[in-house]
Amino acid sequence: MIEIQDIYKKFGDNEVLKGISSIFKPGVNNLIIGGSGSGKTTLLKCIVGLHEPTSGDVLFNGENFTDMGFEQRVPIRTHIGMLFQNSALFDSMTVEQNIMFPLNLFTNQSKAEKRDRANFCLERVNLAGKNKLFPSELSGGMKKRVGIARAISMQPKYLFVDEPNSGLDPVTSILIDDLISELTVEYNMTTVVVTHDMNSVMGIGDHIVFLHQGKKWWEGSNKEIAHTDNKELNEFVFASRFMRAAKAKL
Ligand SMILES: Nc1ncnc2c1ncn2[C@@H]1O[C@H](COP(=O)(O)OP(=O)(O)OP(=O)(O)O)[C@@H](O)[C@H]1O
Repeated sequence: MIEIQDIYKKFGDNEVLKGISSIFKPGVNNLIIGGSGSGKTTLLKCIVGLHEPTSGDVLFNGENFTDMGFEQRVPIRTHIGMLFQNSALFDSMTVEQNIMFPLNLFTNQSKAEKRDRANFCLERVNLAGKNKLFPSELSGGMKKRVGIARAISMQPKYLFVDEPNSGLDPVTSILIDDLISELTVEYNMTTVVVTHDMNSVMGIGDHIVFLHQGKKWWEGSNKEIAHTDNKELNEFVFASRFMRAAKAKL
């Protein structure tokens, strides 16, 4: 479980996050949504420690991550899997080498153990046998799946994903959402996903935090979203004619 308490983040005079609190539970899909520039990625980076919040606390299973120094954070970091935009694969490494990268860095496993784990993760994302390919030989959806395989290679307790559907067709997007959702349940991970994708919101949004002007404007589930009278949330989620028509039928 991750608890964020009253997170503020300023860049110079620009106060991007203005007192955000929430609880992200394990085994469910936690989504952060909001318009462009509302602070979603900044919040995700504050949670994982890529940005330091100006004030406020982030607790990983009750441990105050924000108060910790670099060394103290290492044990928690080894339980974090991340999939950021563009999959961030190393172009000069094969698929297998990419997946083994965190294992080389953080474990003392033998080469055979690491290869077994890479094979297991590749099978889990339906890419068995693609070990020797390079990222340049993969489609966008395959790169995301390799990114997910790498993110789960260390059996993380926490998974952070920024825009998993960017650049993907609608069918592949749903496959990626389903994969994230299945793995979240299977490993009982605390998963936090930043997304603009309304299919994801409606499809897997067990717990949704909607940011607006740097504040938590609304929080609830995909079932509740259809019936909310929150004006800004409605304008955001039901911006398209298709989504408005779909809502009318609910
Ligand atoms: N490293 C940084 N230095 C200065 N300003 C930043 C930095 N990172 C983000 N910002 C500012 O913070 C604000 C929120 O950016 P952020 O990327 O968190 O928004 P977002 O909701 O993820 O947007 P998008 O949906 O477009 O990706 C923007 O005004 C941005 O310019």
